[in-house]
Amino acid sequence: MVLAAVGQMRSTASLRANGEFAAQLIKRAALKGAKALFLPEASDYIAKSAAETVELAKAVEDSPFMAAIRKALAAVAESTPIYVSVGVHEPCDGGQRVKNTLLWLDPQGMIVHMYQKIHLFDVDVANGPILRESRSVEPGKTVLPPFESPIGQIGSGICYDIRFPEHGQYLRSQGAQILLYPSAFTVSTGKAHWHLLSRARAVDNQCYVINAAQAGKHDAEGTRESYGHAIVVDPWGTVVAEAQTESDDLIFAEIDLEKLAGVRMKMPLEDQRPEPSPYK
Ligand SMILES: O=C(O)CNC(=O)[C@H](CS)NC(=O)CCC(=O)C(=O)O
Repeated sequence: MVLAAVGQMRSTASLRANGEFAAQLIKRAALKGAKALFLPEASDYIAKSAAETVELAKAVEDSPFMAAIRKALAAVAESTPIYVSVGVHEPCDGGQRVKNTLLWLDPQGMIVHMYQKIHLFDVDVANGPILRESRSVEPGKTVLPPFESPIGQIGSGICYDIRFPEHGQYLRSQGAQILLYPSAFTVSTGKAHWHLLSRARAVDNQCYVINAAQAGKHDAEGTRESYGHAIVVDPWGTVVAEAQTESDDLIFAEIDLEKLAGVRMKMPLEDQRPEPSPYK
C-alpha cells in the first residue's frame, strides 16, 4: 500500500499566493510520507471572466506558481521525495486562448506527463452560473494512455471530463488503475452529482478515483465559487477519504492495488464484454 495525498485549494487570481499555498501542501504531504500529491484543476489561478483567464496565463517556465511548486519539491526531494499532479493554464493561440492542462511532475520538478482537458464546460447551470469555458480554452484532442506512478497506472481527465463515461472506460481499457478528475465543480452541480459521478467512474471502471478539488469563493465578490469535497473512491465504490469542509485542505488515502486486483478478479467486467461489440 502506498499513501496518496489529495489537496483542496481556494485559488484566487494571484499566481504567487496560490503557489505559496500549494508549496505548503507539498511540504505537509511529504512530511506525512505520501508518495504523490494531487492538486485541483486550475490550481495556478481562478479568474472572474474568460478575458481575465486568458490575461493571467503564464508559460510553465515563466509562472510564479510553478516556480513555487518547484522550490517546494526541491526542498523535500532529498528526505521525502514526492510526485505532484497539478492543474494549470498555459497560453496558446498567440495569447488568444489557454490550455487547461494537468501536469505530472517528478520529485525533481520535471514534467513527465501532461494532459489537456478535452470536454469543455459550456453550460447554463440550473440555479447556478452560466459558464462558457470554450471562450477562453482550447480543447484537447486526445485521451492519453495511462502512465506509471508510485501508486499505480494513472489515467488523466479533468473536471467536466468525468461526465463522459467513455473517457474513463478508454483509460481503463488502456490499463488505468487510477483515474484522476481534478476539479473546480460549481456548488449546485457538485451538490447534485459530485459523489455520484466520482463513485460511478470508480465502479464502472474498477479503478481508484482521485479527485482533488477547488473549494470556496475565489474572489471577494463571490463571482466564482467551487464545491470542494476532494475525494478518493476505491475500485468497489467506497469513499475512502473526503474533505468535509473548505478548510479541510489535505486528505490522505492508502492506495491498495491488491484490493483493486481482488475486485477485478471476483467481478471480471473486462472479460465479460461481448465480442464483437453489440453496440452498433
Ligand atoms: O475556469 C477555470 O480557470 C478553471 N476551469 C473550470 O473551473 C471549469 C470550466 S469553467 N469548470 C468545470 O469544468 C466545472 C464542471 C462542473 O461543475 C460540472 O461538470 O458540473
